[in-house]
Amino acid sequence: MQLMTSLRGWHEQGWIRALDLSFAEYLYEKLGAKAEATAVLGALVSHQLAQGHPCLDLKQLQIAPDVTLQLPPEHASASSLHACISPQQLLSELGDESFSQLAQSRAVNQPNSPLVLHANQRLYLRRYWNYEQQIIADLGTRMAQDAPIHTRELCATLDTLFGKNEAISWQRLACAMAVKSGFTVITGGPGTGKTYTVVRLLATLQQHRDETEPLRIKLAAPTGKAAKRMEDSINEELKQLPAEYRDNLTANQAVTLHRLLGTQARSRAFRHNASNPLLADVVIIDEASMVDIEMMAAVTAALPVSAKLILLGDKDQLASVEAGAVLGQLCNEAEQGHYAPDMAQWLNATQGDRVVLDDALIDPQGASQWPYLQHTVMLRESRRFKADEGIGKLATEINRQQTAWLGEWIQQSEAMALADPKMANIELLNTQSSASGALKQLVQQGYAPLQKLLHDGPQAFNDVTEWGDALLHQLEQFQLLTAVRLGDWGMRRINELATLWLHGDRVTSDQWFIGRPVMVTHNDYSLDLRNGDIGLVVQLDPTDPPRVLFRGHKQGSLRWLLPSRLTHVETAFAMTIHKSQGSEFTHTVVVVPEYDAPILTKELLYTGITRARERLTLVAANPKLVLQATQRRIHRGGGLT
Ligand SMILES: Nc1ncnc2c1ncn2[C@@H]1O[C@H](COP(=O)(O)OP(=O)(O)OP(=O)(O)O)[C@@H](O)[C@H]1O
Repeated sequence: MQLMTSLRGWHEQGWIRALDLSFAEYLYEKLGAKAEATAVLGALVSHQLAQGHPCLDLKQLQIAPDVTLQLPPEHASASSLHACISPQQLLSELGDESFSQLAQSRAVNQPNSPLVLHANQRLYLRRYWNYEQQIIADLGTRMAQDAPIHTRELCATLDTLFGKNEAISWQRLACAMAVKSGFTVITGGPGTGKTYTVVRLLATLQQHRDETEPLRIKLAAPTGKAAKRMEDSINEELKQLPAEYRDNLTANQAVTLHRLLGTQARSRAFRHNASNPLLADVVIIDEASMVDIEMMAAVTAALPVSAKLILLGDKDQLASVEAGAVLGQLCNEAEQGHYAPDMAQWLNATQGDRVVLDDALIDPQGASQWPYLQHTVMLRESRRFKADEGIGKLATEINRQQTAWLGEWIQQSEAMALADPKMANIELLNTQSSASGALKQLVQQGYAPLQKLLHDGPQAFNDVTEWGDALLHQLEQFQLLTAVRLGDWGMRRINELATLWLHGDRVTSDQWFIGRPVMVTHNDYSLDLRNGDIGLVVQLDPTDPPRVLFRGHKQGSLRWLLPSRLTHVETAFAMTIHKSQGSEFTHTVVVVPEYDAPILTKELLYTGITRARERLTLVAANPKLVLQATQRRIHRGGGLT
């Protein structure tokens, strides 16, 4: 009982969830005292899910238990450190024999057993093992499809759509690859032309289609906001296509993945599944880095084998909050290409043999060791940010974990901006307190245009819709992002301060005051609101009650909901970087806390910084932490590759 007692101590101190402990109690009850170690390892598998890992890596657990389990948690108090045994102590109590006995347990690798042990190394909850197997099997089938292609004709179409460049065009390569394969990943940073490529890909597919009727295209993204952005940018890009290619491509609506698959009341299962597949020829998923393993398994199950699956996303961004860094795993090493020689030869042929893939990108072992990379193209040139200018430079250096230039910028960001106008769109605000005058001024200036629109009211516009549209547009112009939720530099505190600075002490940050931006924190199917949707509390006229303004699902439509109908929202002057994924803001302010924490990683900083469209302010009490965070990477477990 010693191990179970230790586990209960962890739960009492908030180190693990009630769910994790309950699972251990269940296993302990079923298996008996002799299998106590298995019960405890079961709880750790469950705990790992909450950290975003679909399995527990037993080798890593033995090498570095605290790093692997991310315990003690960020905010563990001194008393909880005293009350609990450390992960290292738990490991000693478990002993080596616990690991060797695991495979013999009734709870492991039996038909329908709750746990699955893979290669004596990765321990899964069966459900997550099944998800992973579903994805591996499905992608394997899709990757084996090889559409018959007339390379010369394809080349001619690509010449029209992408031009006859002498330089290598990764966009063109991505398009060629997706025409050939049943599964393609197009990864790239902000503004590298993922949408540009996908629209030309759709045109190419339509052009080379044997059937006469238009392609059935489904566009989807993990959040409502990302779906809206995808829809807008795809429809905008469609207008740029030569007329003869546009004819058969209808304007498309993008939906959330939940909507694509059809949620059902009180069920995890979707309406579309293997026995009721989606009617589609091509399914394109944007912001795929946010898709977790459960959702990816559901998508692959619901997609007919004949349909193409295309994932778009930035592999370097934070992975989904839920378990499983699917895109990150699939595109790991995409920089290096690893194209098998015959794949490289075919890709070259589609370029009219003008440019050849660099030898460094060709790998004789590519097909066997990097199967997913034979279906992946990384777009490398951003049209939005130059890699040596301002936001682009900062994002690139952090993403590559290079600290030399970063260290210099931290020391003298102002001087660098003065000396070189290309660096003027990034600034560092080094302030010792989150309640400082400098941050207050930044927030008041940033939100002044929104305050003015609210003050002017709908009477200053032609109609209420125009006003509502202007408000929601303005809400995207300035945004505070925090690395953490709690503490002086956390999302909660910054929201309290912003409320005080903008609305005085008449209101508190969780009240329904006019001008309060809110983020929906849970999917609400009855209201058709999704986790991550952003609204603004407004009042149409003094006789009308306050309403929360959201964008509607139809292009240009707005919704004006009564606050009482919204049950899960939080104030969104500041949001966490995690929650900001899939969004962009003209001026983004990234707030880094004054203490180090495992959550501060290069992926977090990169994701926060690349939310900025035109201007970025990095607020840091201790800028050296930015260097430390840059050197820390997220390692997500999983067995997809
Ligand atoms: N090859 C190209 N020639 C001309 N313009 C291009 C090309 N590629 C991209 N663009 C333009 O660059 C801009 C950014 O491209 P796009 O929106 O496709 O990038 P993205 O990777 O989808 O960006 P995001 O990070 O927002 O998802 C767009 O205005 C697009 O029209």
